[in-house]
Amino acid sequence: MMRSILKNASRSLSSVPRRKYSSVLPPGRKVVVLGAAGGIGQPLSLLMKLNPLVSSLSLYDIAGTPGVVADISHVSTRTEVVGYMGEENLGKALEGADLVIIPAGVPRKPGMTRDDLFNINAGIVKGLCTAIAKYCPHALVNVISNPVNSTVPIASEVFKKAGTYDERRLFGVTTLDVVRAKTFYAGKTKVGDAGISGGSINSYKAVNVPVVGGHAGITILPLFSQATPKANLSDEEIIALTKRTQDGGTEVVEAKAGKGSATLSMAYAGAIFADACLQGLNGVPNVVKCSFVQSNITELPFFASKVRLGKNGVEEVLGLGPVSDYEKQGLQALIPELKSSIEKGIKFANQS
Ligand SMILES: NC(=O)C1=CN([C@@H]2O[C@H](COP(=O)(O)OP(=O)(O)OC[C@H]3O[C@@H](n4cnc5c(N)ncnc54)[C@H](O)[C@@H]3O)[C@@H](O)[C@H]2O)C=CC1
Ligand SMILES: O=C([O-])CC(=O)C(=O)O
Repeated sequence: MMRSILKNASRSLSSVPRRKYSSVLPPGRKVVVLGAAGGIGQPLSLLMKLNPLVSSLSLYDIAGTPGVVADISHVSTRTEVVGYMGEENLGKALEGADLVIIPAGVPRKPGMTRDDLFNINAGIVKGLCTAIAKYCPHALVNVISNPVNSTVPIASEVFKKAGTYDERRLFGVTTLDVVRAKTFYAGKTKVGDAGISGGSINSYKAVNVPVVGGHAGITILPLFSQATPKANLSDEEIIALTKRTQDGGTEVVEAKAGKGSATLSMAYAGAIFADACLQGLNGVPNVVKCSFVQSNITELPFFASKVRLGKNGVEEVLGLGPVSDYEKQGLQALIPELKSSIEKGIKFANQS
């Protein structure tokens, strides 16, 4: 019932004669957003509606989906939008998915760490991944829900138990760390387009800063020594930029003063990463993004680093490259915390 009501909201769009365009457009992809009515879910869903690689957008939440679908479905792009609400409709939301994005879960309030979200979000991610294993076991999965350092290992264990795990298809979304590092670096150094006011949706396209490790506090390690275009920064400036990147989430949480965490910049970052995954699926060569994935470039089973994306997800996990002494220290310091967050996730998935 809910499905048909929501489907009506987008019927005018679904009648777009897609066959007419099929010879010029890349293959249509089904993207599912789980937690679509939330602070991240809404703007992220809008951005996916604008993505020409997405032909079908399936929006799922435990509450509030109809309004979001009615609203987004009026945006004049070819993407068909269908909404689903309630656990009993989760399977229908997921069937046939090429890419599932998970921003479902509670956000931080001031004074909390991302790990403080574990008790609630671990169970949410576990439940959603159990459904993914059942209804779309071959989809790429982008995990946004925090603590990413634990929720990605949880997802991997759920998929292993279900017999569907393919390490190439599971990603922790760390793109916001890269977006922040780029913004802060470009702002400080005036490299790239930074000196130009305003700008296009990707003004800092020419600027790149790899961010490795994980997605919480000191586990977020921006490699400013590899930043391009090169700029001369003092040690103190690099330390300050590193700290600001690591504390970027907290900066937003504090500014929102109890009303949640980053949603708009996260939607932007999530849309960039999802687009890269879709480009990879479509066979676009040399799509490289940082992501928290299964990895053997350090002693840890999961680690964020540059990853080459392809038709099956991760095609290659790229090494760290040359790092400065300061970054080496950062790497050593982050290993114990990241290790324990990964182990916590694995233990939770196997216990409960
Ligand atoms: N990876 C990253 O860089 C970032 C991650 N986050 C994380 O993203 C998550 C979501 O943040 P917000 O959107 O601000 O929170 P929010 O509370 O505004 O939205 C969360 C949505 O998830 C839904 N939800 C809860 N349980 C669900 C379930 N079982 N199935 C489907 N939907 C469910 C809620 O109904 C709500 O609409 C948080 O855990 C936050 O910490 C936030 C920013 C950056
Ligand atoms: O800080 C938070 O809780 C949300 C988050 O992960 C980020 O903004 O990087």
